Amino acid sequence: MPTILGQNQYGKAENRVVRITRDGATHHIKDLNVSVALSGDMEEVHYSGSNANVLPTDTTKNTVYAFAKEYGIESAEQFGIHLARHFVTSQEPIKQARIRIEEYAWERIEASDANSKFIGADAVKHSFVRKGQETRVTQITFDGENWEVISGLKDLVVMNSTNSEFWGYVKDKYTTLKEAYDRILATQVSGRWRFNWSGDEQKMPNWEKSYDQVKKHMLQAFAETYSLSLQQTLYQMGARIINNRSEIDEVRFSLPNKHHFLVDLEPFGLENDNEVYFAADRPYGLIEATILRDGCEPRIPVDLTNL
Ligand SMILES: O=c1[nH]c(=O)c2[nH]c(=O)[nH]c2[nH]1
Repeated sequence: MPTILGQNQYGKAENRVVRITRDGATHHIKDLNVSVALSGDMEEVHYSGSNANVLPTDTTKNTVYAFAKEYGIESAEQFGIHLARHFVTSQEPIKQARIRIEEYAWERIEASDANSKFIGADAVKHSFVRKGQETRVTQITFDGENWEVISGLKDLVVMNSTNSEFWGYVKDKYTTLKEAYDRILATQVSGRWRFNWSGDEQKMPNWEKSYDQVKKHMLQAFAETYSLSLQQTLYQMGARIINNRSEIDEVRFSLPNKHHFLVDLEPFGLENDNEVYFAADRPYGLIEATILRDGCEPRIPVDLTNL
């Protein structure tokens, strides 16, 4: 045969599942976008079209919805673990499952004071506004033996309006950038962190608490680092997570430097004492790095857009 099949995977992508849990009149929402990718003994379907080993992608979609009912959605990670385990252990030809999940957060709408005793009090129990901040993501991979859980977030925009400098860099004949001793530092955080969980049910991290704590440490490090470069801030954000969260061995960040340029107001006879900026959207510096617990191997892909 002049050709052979290389890496292949299949499944239903972007299953949008919303699960309401009713605690009396008080409702809880989990809103996920779940993508299933299966791989294994799939040579024949590609070579000859025999579907004997193929669990339909339609079935993988149905499984997502059925599991939302049967198991509920405690956390995106827990849900992904159920699904990955199911596909690999229930179908002999399927050797690996990769479940990717995006989670959209909702928060309760507060009741008005006037109405809180009547309709308003009810609204608090079942009315929500979608949170506009970041999107939470996770990826679970299981091959029948080994688990890999990588969680993270994207599109979390943060800014320090001072305590950022950038100077002392290399200058060649093309360098025009002026050294900055008090600049804005802003970025849209895309981050991933890899858990060292090995599949032991007894040692399962508390996924929800872990996420909240990682985000807290990351933001605190961003705010509290007196920055001489975005690279330095990035490293501090990762190191803060590794040093405070024993369940995590590796962190990777992709941080666009959202440049804010001081506007020249001299033509108008005005001084600009670090007050008026032009927020440029492109091009942007793109600073990316992995921070590892000493002795651990890097496994998060370098390009986070592929995760
Ligand atoms: O924090 C920064 N890191 C850089 O590498 C860089 N390069 C640049 O032009 N501005 C900045 N800022």
